[in-house]
Amino acid sequence: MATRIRPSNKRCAVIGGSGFLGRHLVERLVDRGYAVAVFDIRQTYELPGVNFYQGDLCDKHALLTALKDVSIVFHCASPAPASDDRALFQRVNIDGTRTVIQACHEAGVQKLVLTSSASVVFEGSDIKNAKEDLPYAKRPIDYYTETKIQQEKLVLEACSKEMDFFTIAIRPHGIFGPRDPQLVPILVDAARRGKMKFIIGDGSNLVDFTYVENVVHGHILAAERLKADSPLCAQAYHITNDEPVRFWDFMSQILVGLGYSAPRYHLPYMLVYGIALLLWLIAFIMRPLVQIKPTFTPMRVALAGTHHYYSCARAKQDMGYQPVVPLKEAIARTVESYPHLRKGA
Ligand SMILES: NC(=O)C1=CN([C@@H]2O[C@H](COP(=O)(O)OP(=O)(O)OC[C@H]3O[C@@H](n4cnc5c(N)ncnc54)[C@H](O)[C@@H]3O)[C@@H](O)[C@H]2O)C=CC1
Ligand SMILES: CC(C)=CCC[C@@H](C)[C@H]1CC[C@H]2C3=C(CC[C@]12C)[C@@]1(C)CCC(=O)C[C@@H]1CC3
Repeated sequence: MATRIRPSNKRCAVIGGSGFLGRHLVERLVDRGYAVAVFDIRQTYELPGVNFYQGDLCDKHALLTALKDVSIVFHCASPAPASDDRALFQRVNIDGTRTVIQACHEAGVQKLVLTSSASVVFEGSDIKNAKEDLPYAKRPIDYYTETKIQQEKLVLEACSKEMDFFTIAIRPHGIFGPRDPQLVPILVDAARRGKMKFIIGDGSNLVDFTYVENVVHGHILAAERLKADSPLCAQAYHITNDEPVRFWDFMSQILVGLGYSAPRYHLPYMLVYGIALLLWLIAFIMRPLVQIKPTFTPMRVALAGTHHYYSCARAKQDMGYQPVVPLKEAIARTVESYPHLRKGA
């Protein structure tokens, strides 16, 4: 019988490695001595020790070129959550993830680490210190969440001892840090347009914001501890900063750090949610004629006005996870990294 030659376990691929999280992950993997292949539809940087493969993850042949001799695949590609292109989410997050799994099998990959999201259980109402056994959202709040649920199921169901193929899903929440194109830029844009004067609700809602290096640490621990018969196989893990913070305190700290005023005036949650719903409806009806992108979407209002924080006890127990950068330090580093977004810059 021919012996199957296993790829070196220091060779990995990061699908979505040109993105915010992906690039931080790639940098850390290189520091730890991994040879890294980045697979992405775009190339945003160059780094010694990293090979770039530009392509769509729905294209198995393109993927197979990048997965040659790779033993670990990190899958952190996704369309932007704010998109409302249902077909794109279906194609990339569901059909594309099936293609990734198929390519892993054909290339002899041993481990697949999926970046899922804690939002897979979020339906727009309060979530307090939830464990991973909370059921998936029955009425997902948008196409992004709907397809992240299907994606996570596909990856966890693909775990197979017989095939020597092990899978795990990491569920981060509210990732922030240097180079994030979403959180800080959206916040500053809202502040510059005078829209950050108001607090939605009483301002006491607790939320997890997770520093990108902690999310990276969770991914690498997962990959290194995942093996046959380990409790990690086919499981999902919340990875957070383990320091839930008031949503509006967090926003205020970022804003004040960048020289803007903190929001002060309170608006009732149901009123703002109702307005957001109405705006969304108008935008939907007008879509054939004009593209309107409201700042206040129902999803954003729900995220800004409810509790949503998660227990990471399972990750601590099964993989020895502890956040490596505390929240205060993480906020300081983030603020420092956006000099061009400071007031007056
Ligand atoms: N940013 C956050 O707060 C959170 C993010 N996540 C998940 O983390 C992952 C990474 O998110 P970010 O780094 O924030 O997003 P990002 O948008 O910065 O990175 C995603 C990358 O995927 C690539 N990509 C998209 N479609 C592709 C395709 N068809 N083929 C190949 N590459 C493709 C993009 O070009 C991009 O570089 C995503 O899976 C997201 O769902 C989960 C929870 C929170
Ligand atoms: C914890 C978690 C999942 C965070 C996600 C981050 C974004 C969804 C937020 C980043 C900036 C936020 C923001 C708002 C909602 C949530 C964000 C988009 C508002 C639109 C909420 C209503 C306002 O008053 C303006 C805010 C601008 C910033």
